[in-house]
Amino acid sequence: MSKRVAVVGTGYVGLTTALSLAYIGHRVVALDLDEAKVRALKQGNPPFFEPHLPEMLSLVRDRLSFTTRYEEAIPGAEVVFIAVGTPPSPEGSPDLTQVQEAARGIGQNLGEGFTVVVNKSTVPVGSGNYVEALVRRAFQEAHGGEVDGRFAVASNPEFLREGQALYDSLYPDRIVVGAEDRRALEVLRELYEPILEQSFPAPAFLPRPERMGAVPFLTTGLASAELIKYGANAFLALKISFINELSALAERVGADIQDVARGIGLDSRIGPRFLQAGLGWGGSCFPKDTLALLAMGREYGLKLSIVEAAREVNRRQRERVVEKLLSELKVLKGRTLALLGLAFKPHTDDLRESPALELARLLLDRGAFVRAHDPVALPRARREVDLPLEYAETPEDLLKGADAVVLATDWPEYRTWPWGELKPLLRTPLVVDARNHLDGKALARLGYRYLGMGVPALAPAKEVV
Ligand SMILES: NC(=O)C1=CN([C@@H]2O[C@H](COP(=O)(O)OP(=O)(O)OC[C@H]3O[C@@H](n4cnc5c(N)ncnc54)[C@H](O)[C@@H]3O)[C@@H](O)[C@H]2O)C=CC1
Ligand SMILES: O=C(O)[C@H]1O[C@H](OP(=O)(O)OP(=O)(O)OC[C@H]2O[C@@H](n3ccc(=O)[nH]c3=O)[C@H](O)[C@@H]2O)[C@H](O)[C@@H](O)[C@@H]1O
Repeated sequence: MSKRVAVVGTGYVGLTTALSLAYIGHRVVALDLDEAKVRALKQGNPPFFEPHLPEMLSLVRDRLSFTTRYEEAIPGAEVVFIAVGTPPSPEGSPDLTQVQEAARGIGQNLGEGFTVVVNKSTVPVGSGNYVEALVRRAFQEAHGGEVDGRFAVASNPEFLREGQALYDSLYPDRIVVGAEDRRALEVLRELYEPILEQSFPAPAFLPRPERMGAVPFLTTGLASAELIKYGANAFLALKISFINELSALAERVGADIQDVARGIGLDSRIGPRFLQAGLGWGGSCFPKDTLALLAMGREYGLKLSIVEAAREVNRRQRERVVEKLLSELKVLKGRTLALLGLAFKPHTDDLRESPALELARLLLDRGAFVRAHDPVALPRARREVDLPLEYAETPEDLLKGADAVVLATDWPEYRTWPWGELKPLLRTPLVVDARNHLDGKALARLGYRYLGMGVPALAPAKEVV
């Protein structure tokens, strides 16, 4: 049954949610205070790079509209999603200013019918209650009367990955909804029904994964849903940190961490995913959410040691790359280093807390010149990054005269660069592959010295097999 939905915030999460819900048949109004963003979206232009957004925008044109005004989006909506940003504050807990503003805008404009206000932003435990109070107060200030029974708050954490946002939204592993109000749970179950049952026709550009069954719908109390989000992100982050810590040992003992990860991951209790050793994790969520979890622990007098350790190992990964370069080149001052990738992961132009940028900063601090390439993030880097980087649009411009190549983001296209033809451009044919992404043996056969993370270093040699 088609519902009227409003989504507050049109960033990665808000826009993806709005598009997916419109795609499965709901009528959606997406609201953002950023006028330029809304103007672009109205013309079918997404404000950031994410696969398939333009196609999806044009598919759902009839069911999705955009506005900058709460009074246009909220009164008619049965379900209102809050999907605004929750950036870290200096003390580590998320800054909830955007959530407060959204809750106020919603409260002031609540419609006549029953509205479910859904927290999709990642917010600390207790935020559901907080949003409830803010909506209630805003309603009373604006209208005077009692608001009881007019709305209920639910928590519906989002698990999408950037670079695969629409895919994850249409084909999720699970949908989690926390609420204390039974009606709210029922409304959200109905809203998500086509996704839970996978009863919608898959878009041609995003085929349904093979063996996709019904999607589990987990209903919990508010606090549990809020903690599930932080628990999931922290667990994924510490899984990566664990393999990264082991990769340092693998290097010392002469093991290959890729084989080790494969051997560990084949245990179905562990699983193979998120065991890719490398430069460590970044992005707008793992760093922020692990920090928030630590802050939450502190608030309740608990030290979350594993989460702390995961962050420390992650920080060390960037330094390990600098140490590798130092041990090969001896001096970094004045060297030109060619950095492959700037985004925090492939298939996105998101630069927030990018490991590539953190590495670049360490190298610049050592007096190196850093010249960077990224298949999609260069325009955004030119606007947003305030580091003295040089930017290169082509492989040739990137590598000319460089003392080493450092791969920081595992974009698939880097594997297919003509490394043989490019080699003469380099001053030193040295590759430090901080994501274990390139074919090291092929590079060594081409005459490169190859270093990865937790894998044996390869000398240039024709006979490498
Ligand atoms: N980016 C991701 O992959 C994921 C993010 N999350 C969480 O979802 C939330 C949103 O994240 P992103 O989409 O990345 O954020 P974002 O920063 O890309 O987007 C937030 C949007 O909200 C708008 N906004 C701010 N205040 C507003 C207001 N009062 N009214 C209307 N619009 C307003 C901003 O203009 C911006 O367009 C965060 O809590 C984040 O932790 C959760 C899962 C995945
Ligand atoms: O809360 C969020 O925002 C999201 O955070 C992550 O998604 P995302 O940050 O988009 O990207 P991931 O694919 O998880 O990668 C995060 C970082 O870990 C790194 N990574 C990932 C996997 C791996 O094996 N090794 C590794 O170093 C990536 O390069 C990247 O820097 C989670 O995977 C999502 O489920 C969650 O919704």
